[in-house]
Amino acid sequence: MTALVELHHVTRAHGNGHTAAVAVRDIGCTIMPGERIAVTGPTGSGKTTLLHLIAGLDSPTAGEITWPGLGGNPLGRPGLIGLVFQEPSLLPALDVLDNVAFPLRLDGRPADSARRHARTVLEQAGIADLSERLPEELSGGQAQRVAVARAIAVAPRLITADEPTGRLDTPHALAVVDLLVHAADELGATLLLATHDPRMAERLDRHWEMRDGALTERPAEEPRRGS
Ligand SMILES: Nc1ncnc2c1ncn2[C@@H]1O[C@H](COP(=O)(O)OP(=O)(O)OP(=O)(O)O)[C@@H](O)[C@H]1O
Repeated sequence: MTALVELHHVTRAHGNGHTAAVAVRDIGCTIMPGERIAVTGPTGSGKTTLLHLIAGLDSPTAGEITWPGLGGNPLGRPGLIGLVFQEPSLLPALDVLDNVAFPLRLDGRPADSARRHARTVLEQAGIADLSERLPEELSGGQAQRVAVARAIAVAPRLITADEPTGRLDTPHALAVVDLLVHAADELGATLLLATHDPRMAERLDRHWEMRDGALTERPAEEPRRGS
C-alpha cells in the first residue's frame, strides 16, 4: 500500500544559532491510508508545528516530507487535506450552508452544486438543522461541528485537527471527535488529531507523544502515564 505521508529526519527550527527554538526535532514516521492517529504532549511540545508540516502549511528546516498518497499541486504542496483548527474560524457573514459550501466554491464548483453537496454533508454530520444560522448564532460545539463539516466537504484523504476540542466541555468535545472519526470512516480518510485530552486520544488507534519536539509512539494498549 502506498504511504500517505512520509517524514525523513524532519526538523523545524525558528531562528538561528544559539537562540534557535527547535519546535520539531529529527522526526521520522510514515502515515498510511485510513489510520487514526492521536498526537498528545504538553503545551509547546511541537504538536501544532508537526501538524502544519504534515499538512504542507510549513516547511522543514532540515529533512524531507513527501506525500506519496496525496498528489500535489504546482507549488509542491499536498492536496486533498481537510484542516480543522482550535477556533472554528467560520466566515461570519455567511450562514452555515454557505460556510460549508465555501471550499467547494473555491475548488470551482458552481454555487448550486456546491450548496447541494454542502447540504448532504451537513445531513451526514447530523447538523442540517443549523444550515440557515449565522456563526454568531451557534454554540462553540455547534460551530466546531460545522468547521468539521467544512473540512470534510472536499472529501479529503487526510484530515488534520489541531486541538479542535480545547475550548469545549466533555460532551461537546466527544461529539466533535466522534464526528471526525465517523467522517474519516465514511471517506476512508486518515485522521490526525492533536489533543491535550487523553479521553479524546483514546478514541483513536495510534498514539504519538510529542516531548520537546521529539516524537515517540506508544502502543495503543499501553496504560497511560498517570491513569
Ligand atoms: N514562529 C515561532 N517562532 C519562534 N518559536 C516558535 C514559533 N512557533 C512555535 N515556536 C516554538 O516552538 C515550540 C513548539 O510550538 P508548538 O506550537 O508547535 O507546540 P504545541 O505542542 O502545539 O503547543 P500548544 O499545545 O500550546 O498548542 C514552542 O516552544 C514554541 O514556542
